[in-house]
Amino acid sequence: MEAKQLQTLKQNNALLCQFIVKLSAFYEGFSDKIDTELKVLRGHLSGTPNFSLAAVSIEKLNKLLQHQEITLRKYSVDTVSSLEDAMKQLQKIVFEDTELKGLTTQELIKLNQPVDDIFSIYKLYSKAIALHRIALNKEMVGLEPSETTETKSTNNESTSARSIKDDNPHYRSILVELNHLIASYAQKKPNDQQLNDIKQRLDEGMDEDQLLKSCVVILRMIVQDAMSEASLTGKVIQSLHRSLGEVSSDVSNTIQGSQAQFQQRQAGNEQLKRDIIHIEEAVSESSSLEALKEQTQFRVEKLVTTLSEQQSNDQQGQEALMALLSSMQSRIDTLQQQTSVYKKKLAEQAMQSRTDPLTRLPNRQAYNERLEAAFTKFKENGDLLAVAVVDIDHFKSINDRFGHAAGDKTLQVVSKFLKQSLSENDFIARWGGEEFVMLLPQAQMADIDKKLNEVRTKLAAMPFKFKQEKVKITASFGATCFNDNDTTETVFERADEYLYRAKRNGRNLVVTDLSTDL
Ligand SMILES: Nc1nc2c(ncn2[C@@H]2O[C@H](COP(=O)(O)OP(=O)(O)OP(=O)(O)O)[C@@H](O)[C@H]2O)c(=O)[nH]1
Repeated sequence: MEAKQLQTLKQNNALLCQFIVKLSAFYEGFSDKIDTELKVLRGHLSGTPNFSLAAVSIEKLNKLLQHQEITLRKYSVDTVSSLEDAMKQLQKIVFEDTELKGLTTQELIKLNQPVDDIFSIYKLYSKAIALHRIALNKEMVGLEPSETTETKSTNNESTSARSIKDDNPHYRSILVELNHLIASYAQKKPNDQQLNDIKQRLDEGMDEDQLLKSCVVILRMIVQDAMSEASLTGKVIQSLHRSLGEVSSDVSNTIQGSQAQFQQRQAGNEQLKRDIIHIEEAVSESSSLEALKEQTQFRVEKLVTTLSEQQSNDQQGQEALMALLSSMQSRIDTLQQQTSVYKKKLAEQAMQSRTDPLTRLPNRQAYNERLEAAFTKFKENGDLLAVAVVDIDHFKSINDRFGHAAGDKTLQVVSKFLKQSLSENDFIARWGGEEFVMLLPQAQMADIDKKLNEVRTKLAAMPFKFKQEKVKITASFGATCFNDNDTTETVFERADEYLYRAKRNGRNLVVTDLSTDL
């Protein structure tokens, strides 16, 4: 070998050794065993290389790297699969955020493709973390208090109250009940400071202790109210009793006065009769004209006296009667005023007991009464009658994302919209929660189907905005007509079954007797 060739070979050897040393330094950190062996190899190749020892070390490294590759492949598969799970979960959480949902879908597609190397896993990892961070920030923004055009939701629930709320279903149902009670009392007592304080704190988010204290306050209020209601009823009844007693004594005085007057009049009449008989006797018995004149003059004077006494008695009696009648009239007027105030109060109470306090729609009791009346008509005359049930889709997520106050506001807006969408003969009530029930008389199912679909589309297009975020609210509908064999229960069950078909088939749907494909 020529010296020049030898020189080139040495240079290439040195270059290769340097490269192997650098490469081994780069891969340092994969595993302790490989690190140690790499160090040994670097030792053999640095300075004056010892190729025989380096060959032994390379052989050992080959085995170690083979094993490492298997571990690494398994690690990659596990990592990709856990990233996939995380992405799927994120997708569920952000299902209403089109932008984020799109990004998570793209990421899922990438995760399903074969992974080239370990560095592409890092990329997938960092993308997944970035998406989670965006979702978390949005959630945090959602927790900050802010005003919206649709609602003035002041929900700045504390994280602790929120987590209790999320974890504990009892907390949720107590919260809903408390909200209902407060809504009904707020109508009665709009300026009650204690009530307004609780309402505000409810909107802001309460922990369990505060919630229980608030329940106690509201219960006390209910008891006080019921007691004062009972005492008012007692007072009204006492006063009615008193007035009736007075009227009754007036009436018996009038009767007694009339009887006395009647007796007096009878006595006066008897006297008059006697006076006339005396005049007749005087006429037949008088011997002279002079005696007759004297006798008749005396009797006529007596007659005049009796008549004028009777006249004055009559007048006195009549005046007494008038006085009694006018006192009775005023007592009856007072009585009428008292009963009409009480009647109004009873009517208000009856109305309230049939009205849902939050939405001001008729409640379930009112629906049942209306249904009974409509069902009787249907049985008697065979009038067309249909029942529809409506349920807001994914309503829980409104509460979860924007707070209970936003959920309440949604219920109020949707209720108002549904009521306005129906004709005068139709009837809508809040069945409970986010569910409504409609009675639709005198309409064919084809028309009902069309009408409900119009309502559904209009609702989906309504602009809801919570905390600067546009939210689409949709509802699912189930509607059915009464058949000859139906009872009120079987019709409701069928409508409810249609509603659940609408839910199962993707929500924002109307399912009726005509929906044979669903
Ligand atoms: N804000 C508020 N929430 C209520 C009221 N009544 C019931 N809710 C809540 O409504 C939610 C109903 O949730 P789900 O029955 O799971 O139904 P959803 O989320 O609408 O889902 P789908 O019906 O399956 O589309 C629950 O979280 C209740 O707490 C209320 O008066 N006000």
